[in-house]
This record gives sequence, structure tokens and C-alpha cells, in this order.
Amino acid sequence: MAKLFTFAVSFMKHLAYLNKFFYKYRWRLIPGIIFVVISNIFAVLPAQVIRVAFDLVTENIATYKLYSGFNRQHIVYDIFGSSLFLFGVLVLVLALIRGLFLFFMRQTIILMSRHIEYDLKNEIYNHYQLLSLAFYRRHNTGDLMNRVTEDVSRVRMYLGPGIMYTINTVVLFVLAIYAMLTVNVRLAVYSVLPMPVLAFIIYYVNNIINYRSEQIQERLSSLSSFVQENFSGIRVIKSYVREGFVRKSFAAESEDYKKHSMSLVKIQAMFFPLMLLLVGLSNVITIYVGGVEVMKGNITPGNIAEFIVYVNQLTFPVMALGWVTSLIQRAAASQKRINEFLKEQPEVTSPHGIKKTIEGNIEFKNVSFTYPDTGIKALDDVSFSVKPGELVAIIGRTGSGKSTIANLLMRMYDTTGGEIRVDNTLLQNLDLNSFRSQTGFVPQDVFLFSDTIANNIAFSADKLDMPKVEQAAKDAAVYNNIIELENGFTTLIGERGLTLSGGQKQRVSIARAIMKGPQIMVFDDCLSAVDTKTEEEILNNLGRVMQGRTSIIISHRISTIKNADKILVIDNGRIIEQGNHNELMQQKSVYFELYESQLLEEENA
Ligand SMILES: Nc1ncnc2c1ncn2[C@@H]1O[C@H](COP(=O)(O)OP(=O)(O)OP(=O)(O)O)[C@@H](O)[C@H]1O
Repeated sequence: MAKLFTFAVSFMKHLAYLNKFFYKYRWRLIPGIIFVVISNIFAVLPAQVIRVAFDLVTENIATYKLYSGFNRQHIVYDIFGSSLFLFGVLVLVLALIRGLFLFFMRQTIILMSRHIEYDLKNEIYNHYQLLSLAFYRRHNTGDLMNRVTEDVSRVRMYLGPGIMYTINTVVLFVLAIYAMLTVNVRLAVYSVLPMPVLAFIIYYVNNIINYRSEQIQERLSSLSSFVQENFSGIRVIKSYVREGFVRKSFAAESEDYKKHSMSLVKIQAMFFPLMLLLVGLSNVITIYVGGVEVMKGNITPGNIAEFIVYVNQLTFPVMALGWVTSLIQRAAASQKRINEFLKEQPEVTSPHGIKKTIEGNIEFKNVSFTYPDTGIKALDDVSFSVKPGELVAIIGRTGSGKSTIANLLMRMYDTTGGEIRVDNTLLQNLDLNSFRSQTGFVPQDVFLFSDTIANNIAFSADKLDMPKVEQAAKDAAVYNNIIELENGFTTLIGERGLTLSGGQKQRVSIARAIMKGPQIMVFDDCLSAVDTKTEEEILNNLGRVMQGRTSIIISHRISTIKNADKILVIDNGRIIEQGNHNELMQQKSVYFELYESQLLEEENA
């Protein structure tokens, strides 16, 4: 019992988060509860009408027999018939009124649950938007989506049907058991005896059903990820002639799914007959014990009919009790998962950040950084400075820490050592949104939304300004490619639209950053898929667009960066050389070797 209590308390602890919504929607909840009570009163009343009608039948049969042989006998028969008809109408009217209130009950409580579901989804989604990049690295997309969809749906089941059926069960139980006890205590006790067993079995079987359904759900999502991945990688599958292998793997995954579905069907098949058996048992007990009581003269035969109606009316709430218990259990587990995410605080914040117009002075002072999730030290004692109007290039081997510098400058993460200053103010002290809105970032892995090209380029703006979009596309040397398309700037790209080439995507992504007109621009290896001639054109345009502003270009190719004002050569998280192209060439060290080897590669090509 104590264990059960702690169990219930732990459910309630997680679900307590939702109480604020009950308060918000109290003017739906309170009428809803009142409607539940009223509908139940009309559910219990017909049983009593039936008892009166039943007793009337037995009495009238006796009276009818008494008049046997008299010519008045048909009058008794007529009165008897019309009063029974009236009782029938009464039961029908009561049922209709009950139905009306059941409708109101659903209209208030279920609607409330839909409103809360909407609020909760928005709340979680808004919270997601606040969280930092590190959070997204820790959790996979499937998990993030599940908590805002699947988990919220389960919580809604508690808020709507869960609450509604709980109140309904309690009210009906109180009313029906009270009515039963006032008639005959012994019969009342015997009639409800199988009910706890029924509730327990429903709860138990329901838990098994839920568990198996979850397993099926898992198989289904693994099956769909399998299919989705294979469709995306269809070119690799075909070129490696692995169709047969993929077909077999699919059949194995499907077989697994089928096996789990079968086990669910088996348990579901048991569910209904078992329930009917227990309900039938209650009826048999009621008739037997009731019959004995009638013979003893304690109750009338009408009472048996009345009890049968009660027992059958109680069946659904008892089943609901078992169902609701497992439903609340699942909702609590889901809400616990939701709360975990809602409690997450963004690592990168700027509570009293300064909002100011940035000029573009950047200074890294002994900056070190270790990635929180992997413990990899990506930067070690990095110092450099950039003035407005300067172009700084970063070059180095793969994994040397170039993108990490960009990540820190964009405040995707905060430094773990040293400091970054922008216009002599610590980066942490600048207002995050104001700072980010004045910087442009072209990431290494290009991401474009499933939208038109124009909307992708104008992503930073609230309104679509076509002349600006076109100019940005021209500066990013992608304008000609776009207008060659049938629908030009209105061409849909991404999942549902056209797939651009790697170089085109990179240039659309550059145009998006240029469109923003930022004071600081960071290009993270975003010219890798562009030929050297186009690259030169883009760099020339950028020189014009970024005049008086700060640019940082990360690249592997010396051709991209050789005209930079300053070149940083990074290795293993440290700056090993620093200077312009000529200075570094004179040092005849790492940069020089890189230049020579790339020159050789080009000549060979
Ligand atoms: N999000 C991350 N979480 C944990 N470790 C990371 C993360 N991103 C990068 N790293 C690690 O930090 C180190 C530096 O990575 P970074 O991406 O800065 O290199 P890079 O010089 O930009 O490489 P590339 O030229 O291949 O893009 C690598 O060892 C990498 O494994």
C-alpha cells in the first residue's frame, strides 16, 4: 500500500506541472465537472424507473388475474399497457438528457485538453528555440520531435479522457453504490465483488498492450528510418549493386515488425472475452443473490432488474479505472521527459547584454576551448586580432580547430579559457540577439530550407525585398544559375523541390549571408565546391560588399586566401604561423610547404 502511495505521489509530482493549465482553463474544467455529475444523475435514474415499472408488472399481473372472467378485465389491461408505455418514454427521455450532458461534458473537458495540448506544444517548441547548440548535439532529432509530438499526445490523454473518466467513475460509483446500498447491503456487496478484479485485469492487460505497442512503434520507426536512409542513399546502393542485400535486410526488419504485431494481436484478442466473462459473472451473482433475497422477502423482483442496470452501468467506469490508471502512468512518464527538457537552461545567454552597433574589431586573447560532450580540446591558447575592413583567413589541416573558432565567434559555445572581445567589449557582455543579427555566418555544411530560392536568400528579413535578393545573388555569383531555372527565384528547393548542385547550394548560402548586410562575416570553408574562376569572382564581390567590415574566411585552399590581410595557420588547436601571404612564404615553413604541395597538385591535375 505504501509502495502504491509513493508510486502515485511520483506520478503526481511530474504531472503537477500541468496544474497551471487547469487554472488557465478553469472556466472549461469547472462546467465540465458539473456536466459529468448531471449526466451521471441521469444515468442512475432510469434504473429506478425500471424497478418501479418491473414491480408494476408483477402487481398488475396479479390484478389482471383477479378480474379474470369480468368484462372489466380489458380496462385493467389498457391502464397497465399505457402506464408501461409512459415508463418507456420516461427512460428514453432520461437517456436523451444524459446524452445531452455527455455532449456538453466532452465539449468542455476534451476541448480543454486540446487547448492545453496546443499550449504545451508551443511552450516546448519555444523553449527549444532558446536552447544552445550544445543541447542539440546531445539529443538526436528523433528524441526532440518525440517529446513535442508523441509525449504531448500522451499527456493530453491524461488531461482529457483521463480526467473526464476519473470524475465520471467516481461520481457514478458514489451514486450507484449509494442507491444499491439503500436497497440491500448484501446484494450490493455481492454484485460489485467481481469489479475490483475486472479493474485490475484491465489495468494489467492494458499495461501489456502498451508495452507491446511501444515495441511495435520502435520497430516501425526503425523500419521507416531504414527505408528513408535507403531511399536517400539509393545512388550508393545501385552503384555498389547492393539491392539484393538491402531487400533481405528489409524483409528481416519487416519480419521483426510482424512478430511484434502478432504478439499484440494475441493479447488484444483475450481482452474482450475476458471482460465479458467478468461482466457476465457479476450479472449471474446479482440474479442468484437477488433471487435468494426476493424469496426471503427482503427485496422485490424489480430490485433485481434495477441492480442489473446498475451493474452494467458500472462496468464501463470500472474498465475505465484500469485504463485510466495505466494512461496516467504513461502520461506521467511522458511529462517527466518533457519536464527534463523544459528544465534545461541555455548554456549561452546574455541576461543584461549591451545592445550596440558593432564596428567589427575582434580580439581573441589566449582562447582555449574543450567540447563539453566529447572532452576534445579543440583550441589551445589562441590569440589574434582583426580590425574592421580586414580580411582574415584561417587555414589548417582537417580537425585542427578552424570551425571551432567560427563557432566561438558566433557564440554557439562560450570559451572555456581566455576571452573574446568585440569592439573592446567581452563577447559575453554583448546582447546575443543584437550581436548575432549584425554578423553573417556561412556554415561548412550548407543548409537550405524546403522553400523558394528567394525566401532562402531573404531568410534574415521579415519582408521579401526582391531587388536586394537579386543583388545578393549577383554578389554570390549564383544569379545566372538561378535565372536559367524555369521558375527563377521562385523555384522550390530542398526535399519537395529541385536539388541544386553542391556549388550552387554553397553560393545560395553565401547570398543569404550577404543579404543580411552584416558588420562581421564568417565563411566556414564554403567555397570548397566552387571552381577557382567563380571563387575569384565571389571574392572580388565580397571585397566590395565587405568594405569597412570584418571578414573571416576558413579554407583549405591557398588560392582562396592568399590575398587576405592576415592568414592564421592552425595545427592541433594552436596558431603555428601568422602573417600575410608574402610573409608566410618567406618563413618557408608550414604555409610554404602547403603552398608548394597544392601547386604541385594543381600542376598534376
Ligand atoms: N560539436 C562537437 N562536439 C565535440 N567535438 C567536436 C565538435 N565539433 C568538432 N569537434 C572536435 O573538435 C576538433 C576540431 O574540430 P573543428 O571542426 O574545429 O576542425 P576543422 O579544422 O574545422 O576541421 P575541418 O577542416 O575538417 O572542417 C576535432 O577533433 C573534432 O573532432
